[in-house]
Amino acid sequence: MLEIGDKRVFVTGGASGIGRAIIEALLAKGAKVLFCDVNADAGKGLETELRKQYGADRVIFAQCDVTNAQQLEDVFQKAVSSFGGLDVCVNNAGILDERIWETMLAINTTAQIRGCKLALDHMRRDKGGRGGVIINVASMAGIVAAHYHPVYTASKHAVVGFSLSWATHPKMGEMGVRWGCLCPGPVDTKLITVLEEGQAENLPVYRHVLDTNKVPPESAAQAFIRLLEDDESNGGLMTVVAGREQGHYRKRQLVDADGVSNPRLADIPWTPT
Ligand SMILES: NC(=O)c1ccc[n+]([C@@H]2O[C@H](COP(=O)([O-])OP(=O)(O)OC[C@H]3O[C@@H](n4cnc5c(N)ncnc54)[C@H](O)[C@@H]3O)[C@@H](O)[C@H]2O)c1
Ligand SMILES: CC/C=C\C[C@H](O)/C=C/C=C\C=C\C=C\[C@@H](O)[C@@H](O)C/C=C\CCC(=O)O
Repeated sequence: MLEIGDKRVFVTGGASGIGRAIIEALLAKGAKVLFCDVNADAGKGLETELRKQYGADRVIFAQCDVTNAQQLEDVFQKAVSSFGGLDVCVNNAGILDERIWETMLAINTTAQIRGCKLALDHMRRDKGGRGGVIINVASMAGIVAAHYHPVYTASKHAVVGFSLSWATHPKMGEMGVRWGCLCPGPVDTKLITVLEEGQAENLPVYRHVLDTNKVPPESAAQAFIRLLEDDESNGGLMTVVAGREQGHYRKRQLVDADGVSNPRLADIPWTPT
């Protein structure tokens, strides 16, 4: 099991919702976290609150719009220089608004991939790094079809495909970098509130999904911790839905005889409780 206590973590979109819950769960386990967000007021406020509880040396906020490549690289490097390196990268920032679908792709897909590339370059052992873990906050919409938000679904499928492709790279053992995706169904956060307020034309179908399935962000965070701590998982897709708040692996890993190279990912079917 991976020991979180001494880990140095970078989280995007951490000022609210699932990102915030993940940061709090990481801090409670002893990690150091630099988080970024486009919302400076919320980020600064959270930094102040968390520093009182965990100490100024363990929590740093930096404002960043993840769609700005230079800003994202700058905050990533700030995390590296502040902590002397990074062990875990969590690409979490995301939105759900089909009306601004190009922006949604830029945040949910392009920026998450850019975050992965920065982390991989920093962590890979075959290029002088010390290894690490990259976890992308995708969605159930990265695994299943969801006709009520097709671009969001595409944005999340892309992240899942990218992550699994790297996880199954034949040289992943040499690189020493482990990959995972957190794939929640509906979670009770601002993302859903905004959806309800701003996209009324789609409400009947959303209403059904939201009313039947919502879980609290703390459940998503606990499932995230399970995925992070499970150092035998590479390419893990961890779902979180009502009735399975503790998380459920859709894929984990079958490891070949030599350990990590050429891993085959196994589908783990959903069995209703
Ligand atoms: N809430 C859900 O039902 C749900 C379900 C599955 C997956 N997700 C995913 O979880 C992630 C977090 O979403 P959430 O539900 O916590 O929503 P949220 O709105 O509470 O949090 C998202 C955070 O990302 C930040 N953000 C948005 N655009 C940004 C940008 N350009 N640069 C930097 N930060 C930016 C926001 O300011 C916010 O703090 C997203 O990737 C989302 O797709 C959410
Ligand atoms: C309406 C949009 C709300 C939230 C955004 C979220 O990112 C998108 C989620 C998209 C689809 C969610 C589907 C959820 C389905 C579950 O209620 C359930 O039907 C799935 C059952 C089992 C899956 C669990 C598993 O395979 O591990």
